[in-house]
Amino acid sequence: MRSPKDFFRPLAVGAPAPVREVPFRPSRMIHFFDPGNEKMAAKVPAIAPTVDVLLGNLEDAVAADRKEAARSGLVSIARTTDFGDTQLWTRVNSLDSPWVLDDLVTLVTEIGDKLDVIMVPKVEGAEDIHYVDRLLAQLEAKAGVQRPILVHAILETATGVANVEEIAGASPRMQGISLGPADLAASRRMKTTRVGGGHPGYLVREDPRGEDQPRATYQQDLWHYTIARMVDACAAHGILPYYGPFGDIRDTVACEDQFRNAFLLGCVGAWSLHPVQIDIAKKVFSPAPADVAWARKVIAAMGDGTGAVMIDGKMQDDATYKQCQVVARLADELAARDPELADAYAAAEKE
Ligand SMILES: CC(C)(COP(=O)(O)OP(=O)(O)OC[C@H]1O[C@@H](n2cnc3c(N)ncnc32)[C@H](O)[C@@H]1OP(=O)(O)O)[C@@H](O)C(=O)NCCC(=O)NCCSC(=O)C[C@H](O)C(=O)O
Ligand SMILES: [Mg+2]
Repeated sequence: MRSPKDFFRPLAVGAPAPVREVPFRPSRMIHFFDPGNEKMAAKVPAIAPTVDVLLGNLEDAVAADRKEAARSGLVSIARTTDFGDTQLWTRVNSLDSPWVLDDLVTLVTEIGDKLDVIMVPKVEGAEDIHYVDRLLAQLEAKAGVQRPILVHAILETATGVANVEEIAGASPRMQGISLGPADLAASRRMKTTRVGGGHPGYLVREDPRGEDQPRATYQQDLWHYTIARMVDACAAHGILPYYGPFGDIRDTVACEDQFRNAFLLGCVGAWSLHPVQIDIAKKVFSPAPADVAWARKVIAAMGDGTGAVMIDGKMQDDATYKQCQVVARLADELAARDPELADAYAAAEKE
C-alpha cells in the first residue's frame, strides 16, 4: 500500500496532478443516451443545453453486437458537438467484460480532453478503483490529457454496498457514487423485477382496530438504507451521491417522489433515461425558491452563525444555520448556471 503522503501524486509519469477537492458542478440530471443509436445521437445537440450532464452509455442497455458502434459513436459525437458548459460523461462496460479495456483506451486517447467523468459499473471494492486509476493515469500521460478525468462508481452489488466507504475514499479521482437499484436487486436476490422505485408488497400495516375494521397499509422505501449509507460514505470523503435510474418512464409522479426522497437525504442528482425525466430531475434537485428565501432569512438573522434566535416561532441556532448554508450555497451554484432559477430565487426573496 502506498503511503498516505503519496495519495495526491500522479500514478504515471506525465499524468496530470490529481484534484485535491472534487469540483462541484451542477449535475442534477445525468442524461443517458446510446451513442450508437442514430435517433438518440441526433438529439444530442438539442438536449445538451437543457441538461447538466450528458452521458454516452456503453454498458447495459447497449446490445453486445452494438458495443463497438456505441464506442465509435461517442468518439464522433464528442468531436463534433459543442457541449457549452454541459459536462460529458461516459459509462464504460464492467471491469470483467471483454469490452472495457478497449473502451478506456479508445476514449481516453481519442477524446480524453472532452471527457469530464468516467462512470464505472459494478464496483465491488477499492481494488476496482485502483485498477482504473492507474490505467487512466497511463492513458492520460500517453494522450497528453491536461486535467485528470474523474471517476464515478455505481453501487450495484451487495459486495459494493458492504465496501462503500473504501470505494468512496479509494482515489482523489473519485467524483461520486450512484445507486444502481436494478443490478443491486439482482445481486441481493431481492424479489423485484423493476428498475428502482417502490413495490406494493413492501409495506407496514396499522395495528388491528377492531373486528372487520379495515387496516391501512403504508408502502415503504426499498432504497432508504442503501441511499442513506451511500450518502454518508460520500459526505465523509468529500464526493457526491446520486440516485440512479427510475425505469417506469410513464410513471412521472413516482419518479419525482423517488428523486425527491434522494434529494432530501443528500443526493445532488439522478439519471434521466428518457427526455421526459429531464425536467423532473431539474425541478427536484433545485431547492424550491421558498426554501432558499427561508434559508437566506435565517442566515441573515443569525449574524456570525452562533447563538439562538426565534424566527416565525421556530428556534434557529448554529445547526440550522449550517443547514441553511447548504441550501443557500446550492442555490447560488445552480443559479449561476440556470438564469430562470436565478430569477425565481430573486423573486422569492422579495416576497
Ligand atoms: C427507454 C427507451 C428504450 C424508450 O425509448 P423509445 O421507446 O424510443 O421511447 P419514445 O418513443 O418515448 O421516445 C421518444 C423520442 O425520444 C428519443 N429518446 C428516447 N430516449 C432518449 C434518450 N435517453 N436520449 C435522447 N433521446 C431519446 C427516441 O429516440 C424518440 O425519438 P423520435 O422517434 O425521433 O421521436 C429509451 O428512452 C432508452 O433507451 N433510454 C436509455 C436507457 C438506458 O440508458 N438504460 C441504461 C441505464 S439504467 C441501468 O443501466 C440500470 C442500472 O445500471 C442499475 O443497475 O440500476
Ligand atoms: Mg446496472
